[in-house]
Amino acid sequence: MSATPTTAPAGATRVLVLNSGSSSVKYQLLDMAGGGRLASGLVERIGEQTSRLAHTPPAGRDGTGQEGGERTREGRIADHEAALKAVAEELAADGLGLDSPELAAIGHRVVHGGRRFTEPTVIDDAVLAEIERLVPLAPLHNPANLTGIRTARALGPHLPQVAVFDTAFHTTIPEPAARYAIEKETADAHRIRRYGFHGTSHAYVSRRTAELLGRDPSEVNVIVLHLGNGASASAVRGGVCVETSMGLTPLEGLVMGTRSGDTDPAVIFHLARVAGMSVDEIDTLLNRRSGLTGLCGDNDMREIRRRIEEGDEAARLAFEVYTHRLKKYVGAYYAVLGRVDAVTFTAGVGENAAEVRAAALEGLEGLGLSVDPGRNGVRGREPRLISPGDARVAVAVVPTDEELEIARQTYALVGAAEAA
Ligand SMILES: Nc1ncnc2c1ncn2[C@@H]1O[C@H](COP(=O)(O)OP(=O)(O)O)[C@@H](O)[C@H]1O
Ligand SMILES: CC(=O)OP(=O)(O)O
Ligand SMILES: [Mg+2]
Repeated sequence: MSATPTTAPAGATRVLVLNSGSSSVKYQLLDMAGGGRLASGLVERIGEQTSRLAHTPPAGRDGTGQEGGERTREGRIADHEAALKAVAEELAADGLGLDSPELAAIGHRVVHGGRRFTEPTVIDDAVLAEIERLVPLAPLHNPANLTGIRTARALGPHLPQVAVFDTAFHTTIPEPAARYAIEKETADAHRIRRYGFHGTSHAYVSRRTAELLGRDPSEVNVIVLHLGNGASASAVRGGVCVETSMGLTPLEGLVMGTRSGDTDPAVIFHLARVAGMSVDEIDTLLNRRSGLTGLCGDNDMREIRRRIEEGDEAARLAFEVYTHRLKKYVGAYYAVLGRVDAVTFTAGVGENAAEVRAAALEGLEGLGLSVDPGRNGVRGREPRLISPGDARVAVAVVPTDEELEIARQTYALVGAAEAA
């Protein structure tokens, strides 16, 4: 395993991207020489009885005669290794298997890169060991990323594997923003600082926002709100990240699907001393049984909106806690940036939940921020403005594409020189 290839096979122009989450794998196969997205899919609920793989084959290759129709597999997929093997089988069924001579590399989303990894990196045994060492800082994510990498190396030993880190875009955050006010020696000894996550998304979305405004990224200040299952905000000044809401781990900051986001750290001492909970129990409480789930029992914003329509008070409170926190971060990052050109919503909630966008910015007219109800109500996959035409600050919805960004970075690092 140690003789890891560092360049793509000659003439190969396709990149497979694996985005392994705690219980899901998203993937895309992209042709970097102009062929676009060839196949994509999602494996959800890994480890449960109700696992599901949904695979979108290339147009016209789905076996049903319909162009680009989805193929699904239902039933238990035990772990990430089994998930990746199933993905490889689906690709092989389309003639796009990992042995295909056109495949140049596999790009992996890796959530925690610590201080060491600030750039996309070809994975060898030493890199793998370092990602493993960072597991305590991203216990929900790095283990899944590692399984993805190990399985992909076993299935495609002739291919370069590249890690693209969620933390990389945030390494520019200035020291006063990255540092916690904790005794310096202790913090340094244990690498305690703000690292930030979802960086691939914040980088992609801030750049696309500048494009939407018809301006160069170096001239534009953007607040990006990445609201998926995990959620984070960032402040990007002229294309450079200067502040973000996630910290040492992806627990800090915004209210998320199952994570609390910001709390008083003394909550932890209190629960240990008064409720007799162990550190692991509190970890599980704050990471898996808090956030929207903890407040109302549901982590899906669609379900929460449906319950609010029915008059459900717990769902309403969960929604209000969520959007109040968002508003607080918009105000804080406005202050950090001094001048804001755009506030951009992205990821599952940000792209789809018009009510969240409206509530997060409600009452901020004094900051030049408002949402046009008609524009906000329009659905679509294209980047778009949702602020009124005469707004001082643009408000935008820009669908994220972490997989495309990872593919680009992977191909730039290991792709065939003549095709780059
Ligand atoms: N149509 C929709 N309306 C409101 N919320 C939605 C909609 N579609 C998806 N979501 C929200 O997006 C979340 C998933 O976002 P996503 O970015 O895919 O997350 P992740 O990548 O972290 O798994 C869901 O949990 C749900 O809350
Ligand atoms: C870092 C993080 O929170 O990722 P996700 O949103 O995929 O859980
Ligand atoms: Mg995500």
